[in-house]
Amino acid sequence: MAMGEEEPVNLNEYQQLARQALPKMYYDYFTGGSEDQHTLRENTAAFKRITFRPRILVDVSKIDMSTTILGYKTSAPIMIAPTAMHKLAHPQGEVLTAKAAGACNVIMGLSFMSTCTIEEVASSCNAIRFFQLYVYKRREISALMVKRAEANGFKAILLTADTPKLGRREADIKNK
Ligand SMILES: Cc1cc2nc3c(=O)[nH]c(=O)nc-3n(C[C@H](O)[C@H](O)[C@H](O)COP(=O)(O)O)c2cc1C
Repeated sequence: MAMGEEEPVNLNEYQQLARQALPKMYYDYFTGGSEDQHTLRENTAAFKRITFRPRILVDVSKIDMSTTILGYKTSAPIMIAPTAMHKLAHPQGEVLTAKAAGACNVIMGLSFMSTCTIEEVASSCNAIRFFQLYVYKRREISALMVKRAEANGFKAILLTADTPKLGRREADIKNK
């Protein structure tokens, strides 16, 4: 961020900064969905339909949002979803994402399509780490990756089951 610019205060403003900072091709990859992007819009709409009911006149001097996911402690019921190619956004890639997860005490989901290795991420952060895996026709590839993740202290496998075919991402097609 350039000197004199204001700190972003919400996700929309971070997205604006990303649009300014990234080459169009990478920005489109991170923000775009497939086909008519119906599901992408519905994801945002789904969050808008959730309304929090405020509890008033209760003791809020200590607020604890921590919980566990698969038995592992997290400071909030939020985790880093596995997403590919972080080095397109920052030279340190997933290593930096994992450090941020560690700093916030939330769980880091590492994509199979990571631009950092399992070993690099493991050796640079103390976040609880889960590893994302696709279903491979060659099961020995899956077995190898699971063993590698386990040997590097990853605690669970996030199995992605919805990718027998990749989405038709029209922005990526246009950007070649
Ligand atoms: C840019 C981008 C890259 C992604 N890469 C992966 C991936 O490599 N592996 C995977 O299993 N899911 C991947 N996903 C899917 C996310 O993990 C997640 O399931 C999806 O964003 C829906 O969750 P949300 O509604 O919380 O965003 C990716 C999503 C985005 C937006």
